[in-house]
Amino acid sequence: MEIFDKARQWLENGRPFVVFRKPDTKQVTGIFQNNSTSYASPNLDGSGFVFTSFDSEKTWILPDSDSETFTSDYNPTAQVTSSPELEIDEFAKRDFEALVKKGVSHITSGAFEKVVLSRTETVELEAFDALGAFGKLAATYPSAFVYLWFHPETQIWMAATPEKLLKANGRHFETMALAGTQKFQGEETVEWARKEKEEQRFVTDFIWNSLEDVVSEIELSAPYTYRAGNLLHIRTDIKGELNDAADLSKVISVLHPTPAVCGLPKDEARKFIAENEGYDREFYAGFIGELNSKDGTDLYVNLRCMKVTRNLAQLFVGSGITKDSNPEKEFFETVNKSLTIRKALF
Ligand SMILES: C=C(O[C@H]1C=CC=C(C(=O)O)[C@@H]1O)C(=O)O
Repeated sequence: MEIFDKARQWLENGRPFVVFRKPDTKQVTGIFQNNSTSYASPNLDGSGFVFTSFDSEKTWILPDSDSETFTSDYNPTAQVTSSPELEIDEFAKRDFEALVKKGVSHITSGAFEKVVLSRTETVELEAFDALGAFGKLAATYPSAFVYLWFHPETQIWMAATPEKLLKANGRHFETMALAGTQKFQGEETVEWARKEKEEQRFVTDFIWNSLEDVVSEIELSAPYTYRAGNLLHIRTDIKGELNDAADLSKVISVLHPTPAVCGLPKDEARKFIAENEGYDREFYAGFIGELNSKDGTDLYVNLRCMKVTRNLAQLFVGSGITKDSNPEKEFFETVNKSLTIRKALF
């Protein structure tokens, strides 16, 4: 396919590009920057395809004015059939459980109500076929936003993310509150425990409250179970109309990072993450997608993702912590989340 040939060429030449497949569509899009310049859009006021870090310090953009876009029909078939063998890293388990315990004790002492804590897993790669991995993700997760991004400033990132940050066209907007996790075991009608329901309600309430000043209408669905590959989450769909004065970059900055990836209150949780996680999230739990482009804005939260540099893949996974969290259960939740993307490597 022409888009994939072009992507291979851009990878070889070290030029910025992205290839993506939107949820529940049978089309693939490639956006190829026609030079090697690194364009930043710190105020989110450009028009193009953006990639923003968790801390919002970095936004790289493939500007519409300097990029070419191609779209093709796409029906990937290279489904992942086998599950990779998992060896639990006991040191990683111990460290993550200690981090969760610390988070819970801060919640109990009233420092914040929820915090999302994360860790990375590193996989050594013998040979990496980025477009092959993209095809596997796209075939395996039809309802995810699947992308392959390359930029000399960031190297390769890819994901199959279930979470939309914001879609906006004119005044109309859509977003979602997605949180709470259990393993999919063949049945999508499941019971949710109080901990997961509360964890997700924090996200819905936060979105509702933070959009108050910028919307004229807002509508929420009832929370429902949503399948993302081998996992189930609780999801509430939120949509409405932005008010006339709403400024999109402001809407994005009040939403990001939501308590689905950071915590509540936002600043306290963010501070705890920065001081305790012990690594730089970079673009994990940041956002990616089209900004002010001809069909509007369509941004996704960068979850179930990995960064690939030479022969190493770094997988990023997190888990929402509340006062009722069990550290071992939260660790295994991150292990299950890592499988989403790990499967594309084998
Ligand atoms: C932080 C992640 O997932 C978020 C989205 C859905 C469910 C989540 C949870 O149950 O913890 C997280 O809030 C991740 O995948 O790394």
